This record gives sequence, C-alpha cells and structure tokens, in this order.
Amino acid sequence: MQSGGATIVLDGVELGLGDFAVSFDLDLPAGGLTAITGPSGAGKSTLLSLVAGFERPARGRVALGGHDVTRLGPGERPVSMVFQENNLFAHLDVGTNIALGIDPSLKLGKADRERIDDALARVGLDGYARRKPGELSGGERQRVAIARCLVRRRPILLLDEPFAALGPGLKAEMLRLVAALHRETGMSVVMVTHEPADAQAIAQTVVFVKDGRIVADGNARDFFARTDVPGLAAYLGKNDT
Ligand SMILES: Nc1ncnc2c1ncn2[C@@H]1O[C@H](COP(=O)(O)OP(=O)(O)OP(=O)(O)O)[C@@H](O)[C@H]1O
Repeated sequence: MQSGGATIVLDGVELGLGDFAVSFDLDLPAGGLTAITGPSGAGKSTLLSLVAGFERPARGRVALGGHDVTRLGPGERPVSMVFQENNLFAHLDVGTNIALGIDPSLKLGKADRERIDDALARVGLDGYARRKPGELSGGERQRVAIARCLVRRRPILLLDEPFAALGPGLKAEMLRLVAALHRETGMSVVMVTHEPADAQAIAQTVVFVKDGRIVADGNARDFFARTDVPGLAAYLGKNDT
C-alpha cells in the first residue's frame, strides 16, 4: 500500500455560512491521526469541507502537502473522504463503486482490478465485489467506502463521523481498522467524532472546535482531562464552563 501522508495547513481561513462564520488556523503534520471534536454546530464538518475543497474560503489559504490548493476543487486535491452515510451509489455493485475511485470512466486494466480486490480484502470484504450496497450492513457499506479511499491512494483521508450510526462493538472494530490502515499507509487521517472515547482510542492529536474556531489542540491521551480548554467541561457534561 502507498506510504506517506501530507501536511494540512489552514492559514487565516475564513468563511461565512448564512449567520454562521468560521475562522480557522490549523497546522497538522504529515502522517498524523487527528480527531476533530466539539459541540454540535461548532463547525467541524465545515473544517473538513474546507480541507476537502467542498467549501472555498472567502479569505485565507489552504495548503496540503506544501501546495496551495485554495482554488482547487475536491478532485484536484490529495484527499479522499468518507461521510457518515450515502457514500455509495445504490444501483452500482461494490466493485464498481470502488472502481469509481480509480477512474470515473471505469476504464480499468488488470492491475486496477487487482487493486480493487486487494482493497476489498484489506477491509475484510473478500468476495463482496458483486453485491449491491443494499445487500450490505451499515458497517460493511462503510468498509466499502474506506476501500474506495484506499484505491485512490491519496495522502489525506478525511472521515466525517463515519461510524456514528454503528453499534458500539462494530464501531470499535471500524476504529481499529482505521488505526491499522493509518499505520500501514502512513496517510494523514483526520476524523470528526462526537465521542471522546473514539478520539482517545485511536487519535494522536485532538482538535477542539467551538463557535467556528479551533479553541485548543493537543495530545489525545490527556486532552479530555484538561481544565484550560474553554467549553470543554460543558461539552463533556461536567459542571462548570
Ligand atoms: N451551507 C450552509 N449554509 C448555511 N449555514 C450552514 C451551511 N453549512 C453549515 N451551516 C451552519 O454552519 C454551522 C456549522 O455547521 P457544521 O456542520 O460545520 O457543524 P458541526 O460541528 O459539524 O455540527 P454537527 O456536530 O452537528 O455535525 C451550523 O450552524 C450549520 O447550521
């Protein structure tokens, strides 16, 4: 599998969305595993969209792997992304859904087909290529979405609450898969999650977003015990701010 990630920099990035405005400065190293967390409506998904290119900043600069990508669309950025759901085309089988990650016109050679089979095997879905998404469980569909990211071989993997709809046991298994793929590929992984336990389970770094800003970041191991992060205690349901 590919090795190596890419740095992720948001430099004075600002964007207004109706009544809501975000203002982000972020500098993540290549090959890190970062959890983005914070209250509902804080701007976590917007942050990922700015990295992925689904949103463009009104001001500031987005740089990935040292290249300014501020004006580039999602397909031109070194990024692939998994959403909470609806990652797959329902009328296409699993193999075709993954193949779209390699070539949208589906002109595939033998090596491409091997890549698809390898990716399916790696996410534990050997032999599922002919199934339709409707014939899979929620967890299996997310595995397919991850397999599609693997065949794209982009250095940055963004995950927007990808396992929120899964039960606890399955979610833990999927988190382990993400951690293993991160180790194997060296990709930069950024995952939005509401769950402190998920962040602690696999992330190296936690970034805490509140009211459209990054109010703190730090080591995942002790992040949720910190008392110096504005809004963290309230977010965790503890008594004080
Ligand atoms: N296209 C848009 N137009 C107007 N407002 C928007 C748009 N997209 C997002 N917002 C608003 O921006 C704010 C931040 O949204 P965002 O989805 O980034 O938050 P979030 O932290 O990911 O929330 P959640 O945890 O609930 O998913 C919200 O108040 C949302 O309603």
